[in-house]
Amino acid sequence: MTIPIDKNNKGQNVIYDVKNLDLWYGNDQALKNLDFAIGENEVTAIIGPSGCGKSTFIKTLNRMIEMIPNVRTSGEILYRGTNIFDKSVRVEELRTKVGMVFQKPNPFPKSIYENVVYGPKIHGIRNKKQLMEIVETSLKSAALWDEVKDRLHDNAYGLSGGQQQRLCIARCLAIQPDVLLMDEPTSALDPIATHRIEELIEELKKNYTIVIVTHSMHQAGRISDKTAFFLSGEIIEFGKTTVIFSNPKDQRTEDYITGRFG
Ligand SMILES: Nc1ncnc2c1ncn2[C@@H]1O[C@H](COP(=O)(O)OP(=O)(O)OP(=O)(O)O)[C@@H](O)[C@H]1O
Repeated sequence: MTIPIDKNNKGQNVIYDVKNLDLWYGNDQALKNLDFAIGENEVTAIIGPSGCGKSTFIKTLNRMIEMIPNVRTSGEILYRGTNIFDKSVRVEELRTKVGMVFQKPNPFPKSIYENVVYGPKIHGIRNKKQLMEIVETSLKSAALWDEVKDRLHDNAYGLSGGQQQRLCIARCLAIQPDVLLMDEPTSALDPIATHRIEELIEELKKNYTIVIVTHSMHQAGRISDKTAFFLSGEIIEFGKTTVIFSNPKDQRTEDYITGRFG
């Protein structure tokens, strides 16, 4: 069967070129022969029913998946032309370039300021003026600055869930990533906080490449340029979101996006 995939992601610079990617947890195969490309400054949505491999896939993009024992991969993921599984690739460097935001906001139990400067400090930045500039720029980029500028030294746990999630985004931005991976970033948030994050994603894609896992078809339709539909560890269909949602080529895609299963 030919999978309807716009493999070359025409017209875009390719950030990730995923080639024949397989992944196993022990003996169980969770990703099967994934083959597609992710374009620069695009939002790529990963959709599909529970257990189809969405989280596994995005955690593979910055090799966070390797924190789980007995994970094995084959195939390649070229990130800006370099296979991330190459021995020469330093995983810390990869994770600096490819930040991640999780389902549940996970700020550190520290002040708002300390959350943002955490990464830059690890990277050796000590100058107070420079750190304050990073805090301001990152919080502005995460659309949080106006709400917190007068209480930067308050504990992050005092923020609302939506604000905590934007703080986690600011924490990622503080180390100047290239790609943002988001694993259901709004699933723990109310509709207003969700709307703010969606607006923010729209803004962030001007400067970053974003890969987002979402269970919400509406969200994928609203914010993504490309959509990949996963089923049982395979990509069933990948392409422009407008096309996938209006004219899917595979019956299984149509059944999923119209809510017949999943
Ligand atoms: N740590 C793990 N050890 C073993 N198997 C795992 C592990 N994590 C996930 N799996 C299995 O891999 C498959 C894909 O899981 P994954 O969490 O990537 O799916 P998902 O599409 O993100 O699901 P959900 O939408 O429910 O979050 C499932 O069969 C799951 O049981």
